[in-house]
Amino acid sequence: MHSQLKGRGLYVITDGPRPDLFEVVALALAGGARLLQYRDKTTDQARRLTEARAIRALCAARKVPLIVNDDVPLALAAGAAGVHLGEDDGDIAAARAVLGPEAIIGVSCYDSADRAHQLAAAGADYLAFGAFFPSPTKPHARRASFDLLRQTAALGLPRVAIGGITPDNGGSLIDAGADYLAVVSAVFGDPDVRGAAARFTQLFTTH
Ligand SMILES: Cc1ncc(COP(=O)(O)OP(=O)(O)O)c(N)n1
Ligand SMILES: Cc1ncsc1CCOP(=O)(O)O
Ligand SMILES: [Mg+2]
Repeated sequence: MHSQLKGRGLYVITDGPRPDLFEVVALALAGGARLLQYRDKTTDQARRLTEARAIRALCAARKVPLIVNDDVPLALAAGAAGVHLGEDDGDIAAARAVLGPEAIIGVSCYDSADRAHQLAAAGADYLAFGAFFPSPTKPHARRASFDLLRQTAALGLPRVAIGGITPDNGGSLIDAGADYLAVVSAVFGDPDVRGAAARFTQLFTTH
């Protein structure tokens, strides 16, 4: 188990370019987020690097690992703790060769226990499953069943649930075995970002 992934908690994922990005990231961290992913699907590399570096500093002040979505060179250049890789984002060995043995490499397993087994054997540091509920951010995301969390417990890696998670439905995923709840819209789409993050954080004390 990666030393920075031994806990449980809220994993917030940014929602693309926005003028108040740094403010909302700071509020999500103040609300107790335990992992933060910089996810920006644009191609403006200069802005992406500037933002990822600034967010890394915000995360460092709270001792929260920064994960960069999709982009291994950006993770390296920004000094991030790691990278998140989906099925189109390259393989774990290539990312590990660039980022080193201490990097957190998280992977999407979607709705597949087989993929989880394969990627655990290939050296993933966490396994993400979902979408568990209809996702406003990714409406066409594949759907996963709660059973998948129960089936993958024996792999011994942190399991992340994603997709349409809210403070109302998140507890059921924790009960099914999720270590982290990965959330975009229910935190960054809420007018009270800090309060929303705090409600998710509270779930981990009651479940
Ligand atoms: C924690 C977490 N889980 C899943 C994803 C989705 O990754 P991917 O399938 O590569 O899709 P994009 O996010 O790149 O659109 C994620 N980013 N984070
Ligand atoms: C990146 C991603 N992959 C599956 S669902 C999703 C988006 C999750 O966003 P939201 O929390 O708004 O449903
Ligand atoms: Mg991806």
